[in-house]
Amino acid sequence: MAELFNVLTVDEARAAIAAHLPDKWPHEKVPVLKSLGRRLAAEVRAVDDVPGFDRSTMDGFAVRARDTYGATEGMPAYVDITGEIIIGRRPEGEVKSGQAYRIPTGGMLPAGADAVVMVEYTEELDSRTIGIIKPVAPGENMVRRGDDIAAGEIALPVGHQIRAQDLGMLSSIGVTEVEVAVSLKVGIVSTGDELVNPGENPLSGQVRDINSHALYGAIAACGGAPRLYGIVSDNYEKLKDILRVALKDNDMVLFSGGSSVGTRDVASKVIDAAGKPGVLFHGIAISPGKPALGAILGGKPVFGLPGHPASAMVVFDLMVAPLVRMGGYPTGAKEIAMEFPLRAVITRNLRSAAGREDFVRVKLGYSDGRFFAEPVLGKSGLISTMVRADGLAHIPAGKEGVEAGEIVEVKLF
Ligand SMILES: Nc1nc2c(c(=O)[nH]1)N[C@H]1C(S)=C(S)[C@@H](COP(=O)(O)OP(=O)(O)OC[C@H]3O[C@@H](n4cnc5c(N)ncnc54)[C@H](O)[C@@H]3O)O[C@H]1N2
Ligand code: MOO
Repeated sequence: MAELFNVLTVDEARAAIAAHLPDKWPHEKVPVLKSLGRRLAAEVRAVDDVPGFDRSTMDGFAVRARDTYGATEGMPAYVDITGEIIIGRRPEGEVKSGQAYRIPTGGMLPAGADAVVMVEYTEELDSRTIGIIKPVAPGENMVRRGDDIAAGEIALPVGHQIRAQDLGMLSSIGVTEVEVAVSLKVGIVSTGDELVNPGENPLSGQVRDINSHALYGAIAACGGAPRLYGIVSDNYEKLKDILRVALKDNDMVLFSGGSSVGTRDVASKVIDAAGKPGVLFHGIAISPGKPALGAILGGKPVFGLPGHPASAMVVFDLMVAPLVRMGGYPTGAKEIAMEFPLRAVITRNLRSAAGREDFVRVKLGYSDGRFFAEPVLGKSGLISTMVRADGLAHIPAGKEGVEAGEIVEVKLF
């Protein structure tokens, strides 16, 4: 039997591709309201302090904290009301010892004051004097200038995916446009003489093309721009032509099918002959998805995904999704930990070959404060196994399986 060559671990396969990725993917400037979900192509720094002044967080009285020390209900600290802060305006004058300014939530602290006493902890003797019945420490019930973010600080780092709260931060520092990565264009080619389009009725021996649409959805779900190149028969010249067109139009190309070792599996030969450095690996020590191949042609990643639909989607998840979503593979400890964020109890014994990582399709349940991962049985040729599953449980290469009751890490779909 022909052997797959150069079988790598997932990490090695990622490193092989990563070594050739561009430093910077295409990027563009967009108004902030169009940036939700996009990745920053450049860091954003604050140019001013936010807030730009010491600001009260409560309705009450701006005071010198020291004047309130020792105040109790039985023995209040008495201070004179010598001013009133109007919200949105710069205060006049100064709070001196024994004095207080009336201040609303959000008002600017007057000079001299270093804390705010909440109105609830004061008693008004007359319109000019209050008794404070609880002491405050300096800085209490207020935020200081630059507490939210100080001038020169990084507000959002490069590569960050913009969320709702980030739009708020950008507003606070006066940023109305940001530089974001352009959605990566990904071409999809399904290979196989047995495939027909979803709208057609398959004859005996034929099947409808599942992977084109499943991969289209997977790319779009990662923020990419998918483009279908249809079904191409297992023919060297035809595959070569479509690869040339798809490479020209896109930042990345996915082939599905024809990645294994059968006599008609010409995809790897076509890809390897199409440019330098060509195929970087053919075979990953995983299940499902072992026959996957990865290449770089003219600086662009090209992947040959296995034809079995669940295998194609698992390899997509491991090798392609991080590129489309974040332009590269997880590197920081937090990013890596977040790839398989959920810990769940596996409900069955599963066997796995030593030296191979398994990604088991699982359905999640929840009871008694714990998640349970129920393996979805069925071969990787069955798309229904992916539909029934909520995610992939990881069995690391060092283990020869897991026993029911063990904790597994799960990547959610
Ligand atoms: N003797 C061996 N045979 C196989 C091996 C092996 O190691 N030795 N590996 C198996 C594994 S694992 C997988 S996965 C598949 C990978 O096959 P290919 O990537 O070469 O893909 P095909 O042979 O073209 O197709 C496999 C299977 O999937 C169906 N298919 C293909 N494309 C689509 C599509 N777009 N939509 C729906 N179904 C598709 C195809 O009809 C085949 O049934 O190889 C194993 N064989
Ligand atoms: O590993 Mo294949 O990729 O089982 O179906």
